[in-house]
Amino acid sequence: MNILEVNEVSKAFGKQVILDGVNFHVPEHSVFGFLGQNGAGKTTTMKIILGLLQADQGVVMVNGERVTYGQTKTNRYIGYLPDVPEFYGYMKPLEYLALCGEITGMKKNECKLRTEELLDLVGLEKANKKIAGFSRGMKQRLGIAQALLSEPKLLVCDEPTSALDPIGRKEILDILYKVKDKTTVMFSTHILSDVERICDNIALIHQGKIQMQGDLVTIKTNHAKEGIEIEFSKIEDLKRFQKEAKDLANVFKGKEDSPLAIELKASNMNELSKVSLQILAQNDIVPVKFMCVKPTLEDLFMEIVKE
Ligand SMILES: Nc1ncnc2c1ncn2[C@@H]1O[C@H](COP(=O)(O)OP(=O)(O)OP(=O)(O)O)[C@@H](O)[C@H]1O
Repeated sequence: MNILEVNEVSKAFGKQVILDGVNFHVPEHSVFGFLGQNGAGKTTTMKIILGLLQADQGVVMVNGERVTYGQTKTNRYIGYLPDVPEFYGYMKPLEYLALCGEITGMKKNECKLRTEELLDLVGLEKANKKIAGFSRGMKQRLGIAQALLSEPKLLVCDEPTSALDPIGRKEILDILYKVKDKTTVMFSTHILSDVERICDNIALIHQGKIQMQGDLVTIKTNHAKEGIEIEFSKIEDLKRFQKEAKDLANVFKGKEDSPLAIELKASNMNELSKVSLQILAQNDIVPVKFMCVKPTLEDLFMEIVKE
């Protein structure tokens, strides 16, 4: 079942069309990566899902119920972590979560148990100090705990890792991956390696439309071309190979970080490898490296956004 369905949603601010018939769905108990460049419309989409912004057109369903702008009924299924979560800095995490529980009408005992369990989950069980002194990563982790307090069916996180260093990012990604047994996670990002690390499913928004969506493995298999990286020992070898192989591959680029290496891409990998090896042998070229390269999400993303 899909916990979230976004159907033909459009939104313009004045004359600027941000979402133009956006369609995607999020299967239950998955980690869903919502990808797009800065300004692509990720936050706008999330606000529409939360009923905080009115779409010009389209329908959003959360757990089978239609989202209505200005009403919070469907938000009982959602926990939300905004891009910059705000807290009362003078409180300690336990106090803060207890307050959140009280506001949402949780019973004291239930709230205490749940709070302790969640602080443990996000690794803040020993952080018995005021939130004002927390690092950004700790604040994000507390934000996740807060969003999970009411045991939502869907956890929506807006760029949860963007402002963090690699360690902070890994901690957040580990938590998001861990909670998918109990909830479904949707997070927006433009950091593709984060998506490759934990997402089962993705949607990529670009120029107001979803340009690709589905499960990550299938997307990579269907869309991206594999390739070969060859590194030469001298520039003459590289030039001779390039001359001989110019009709062989349909993408053929130098590598920025190593000037004696090139990457070849073609849809038929077997043919590409065979002919490349033949050219090397016939020209007496012994490469330093000959390696098959698997497509990354970044390759795919770049192919789509450069169009
Ligand atoms: N209330 C608003 N009024 C006018 N324009 C807006 C409003 N909210 C967002 N926009 C514009 O809509 C576009 C999409 O913004 P949005 O915040 O949804 O992008 P995003 O994908 O979340 O980007 P980022 O990664 O930078 O957060 C941007 O050009 C932004 O300036």
